Amino acid sequence: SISHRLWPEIEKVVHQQVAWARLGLGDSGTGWQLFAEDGEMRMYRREEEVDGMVVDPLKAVHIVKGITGHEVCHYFFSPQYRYDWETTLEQMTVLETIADDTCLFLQTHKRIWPASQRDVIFWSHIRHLPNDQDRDGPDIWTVVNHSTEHKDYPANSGKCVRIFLTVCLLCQTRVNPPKEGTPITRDDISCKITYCSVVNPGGWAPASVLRALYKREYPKFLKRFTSYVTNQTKDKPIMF
Ligand SMILES: O=S(=O)(CCO)c1ccc(-c2ccc(C3CCCC3)c([C@@H]3C[C@@H]3c3ccccn3)c2)cc1
Repeated sequence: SISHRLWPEIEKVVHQQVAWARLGLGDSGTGWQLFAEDGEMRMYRREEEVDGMVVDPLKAVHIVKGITGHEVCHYFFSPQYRYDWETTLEQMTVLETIADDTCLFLQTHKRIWPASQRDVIFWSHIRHLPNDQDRDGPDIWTVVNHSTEHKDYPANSGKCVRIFLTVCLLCQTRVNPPKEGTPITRDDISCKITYCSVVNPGGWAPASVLRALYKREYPKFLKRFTSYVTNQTKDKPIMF
């Protein structure tokens, strides 16, 4: 709700992330390198380090048939499904339900050898940006996750290294209009998904280890998540 202390930051970060996600990858001069490809999914990263730590920005684009952007964002945002698709998750706590479209999460991720275990606190906000201005503009659904602090959970106070992240899942639904007068079915829809993330691993971890970890985990994560949404929605009415 707009009275919450985080609201100004949420507004700023959501608009910044939507603009960033909608930017193409530019020409090769922008340093984006394709590091994973699987069917319609393409994953790019830029090699960046801050204080000797790998903070490679990641941008993935995926086109999935038969689901909508609203459905993809619904299953990504809603806490009750997360253990079903987030395989590296060890513990998830909803610290605060700020509004029906905004939650505060504490997550601990499974320890991935040789890195030490990580935890993260982030606000998560789901937003529909309709294109009612110009009809042929994109109709966008998005979820933005952005790390924040919480007085009851100071960083690095337990066994976990606190990480920092900003994630934007941006979805645009495409409808191939069926024959005049026939209802739209899942065969007539597809969703273009752009997933952007910047993860600061907190404590130091070897660049080679982190890059190998990201190369393995991110493609698995996006394929598993989108397959999960396809399975969850296949026998349900379409959520536009
Ligand atoms: O999109 S989300 O908001 C979905 C909500 O869960 C999200 C995605 C990823 C992470 C994440 C947190 C920690 C770590 C590492 C860093 C050093 C040691 C553990 C990783 C590594 C990259 C690997 C990874 C990549 C993708 C998915 C899961 N694991 C990822 C957190 C949140």
